[in-house]
Amino acid sequence: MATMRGSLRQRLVGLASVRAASTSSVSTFPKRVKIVEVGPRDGLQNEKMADHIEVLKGIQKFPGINYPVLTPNFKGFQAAVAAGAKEVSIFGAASELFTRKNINCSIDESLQRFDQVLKAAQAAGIPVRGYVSCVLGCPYEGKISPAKVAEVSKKMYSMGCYEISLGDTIGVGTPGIMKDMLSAVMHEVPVAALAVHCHDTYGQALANTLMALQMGVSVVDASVAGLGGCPYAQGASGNLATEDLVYMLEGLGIHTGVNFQKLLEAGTFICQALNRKTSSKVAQATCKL
Ligand SMILES: CC(C)(COP(=O)([O-])OP(=O)([O-])OC[C@H]1O[C@@H](n2cnc3c(N)ncnc32)[C@H](O)[C@@H]1OP(=O)([O-])[O-])[C@@H](O)C(=O)NCCC(=O)NCCSC(=O)C[C@@](C)(O)CC(=O)[O-]
Repeated sequence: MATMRGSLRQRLVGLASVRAASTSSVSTFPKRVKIVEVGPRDGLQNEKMADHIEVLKGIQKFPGINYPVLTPNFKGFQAAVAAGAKEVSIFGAASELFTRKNINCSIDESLQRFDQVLKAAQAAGIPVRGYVSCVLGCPYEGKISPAKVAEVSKKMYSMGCYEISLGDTIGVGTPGIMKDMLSAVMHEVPVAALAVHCHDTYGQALANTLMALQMGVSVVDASVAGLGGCPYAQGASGNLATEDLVYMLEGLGIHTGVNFQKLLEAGTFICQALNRKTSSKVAQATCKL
């Protein structure tokens, strides 16, 4: 990746702040948005990587940072806890065929497995986040009904997940579909417990996220440099780039607490390490300035 020039980057961030000042008074968006950085997990899961045990033992941990581990079943949960995980995530889907390909069981069976994980996690005081994949479309079933997404989300929330992250796994959704899906889910799960997780395959991730924010969602998953993709969803590209999300949020006057400069540096670092070009439009634009 080309070298980025600091002063120009600052101008770019400054530009977003100026826009923030002019739009905040008319905004109907949440005042604060929590960004869940999925780069180290979703972003790197297609890379040749060590299992979570080696990863958890190998990384330097900082206070106040969560390092959640995906656990598809009780065996995975036990292994994660033994390796020192303080938070785990279960991952279901609103599509039968995707569930079968991804975790080799039906939706009903997956929910039974998750229930076992939730019970053990509650007993151990470990918070559990729930992912629901294919909420706006499935690589195997095509359209997914909002009612199905609402049903699966409700079950996972009722089991005790503190938050449900709704994944457009293959990035096929558009804002209208996002609106219909969220309207259905918000009847069953409080909006404060919902997050969105958009992949950018069709270039709709930022637009879909904006729709979710307008509907009151205030937790958004994103991946630095737009890395990511699901190995069981052919053609799925990376996640919404964190740089693009932060730039948009700052422009809307929404507080994130993210240091934009350091975020750009993290994107540069990982792209160099992977020998990859960033998928973040903001990072690309900053490099050219
Ligand atoms: C769920 C399984 C394990 C079922 O796999 P399975 O083959 O049905 O498992 P099984 O219960 O029949 O057991 C087969 C063997 O696997 C072992 N096993 C069983 N469980 C585990 C475990 N947890 N860890 C390690 N080993 C395990 C088990 O002990 C046994 O070993 P053996 O006796 O033959 O030596 C498999 O299908 C699997 O690993 N799936 C995960 C796939 C995956 O990682 N997908 C990508 C995640 S990202 C995602 O889903 C989307 C998301 C979250 O990013 C959001 C979005 O974008 O939408």
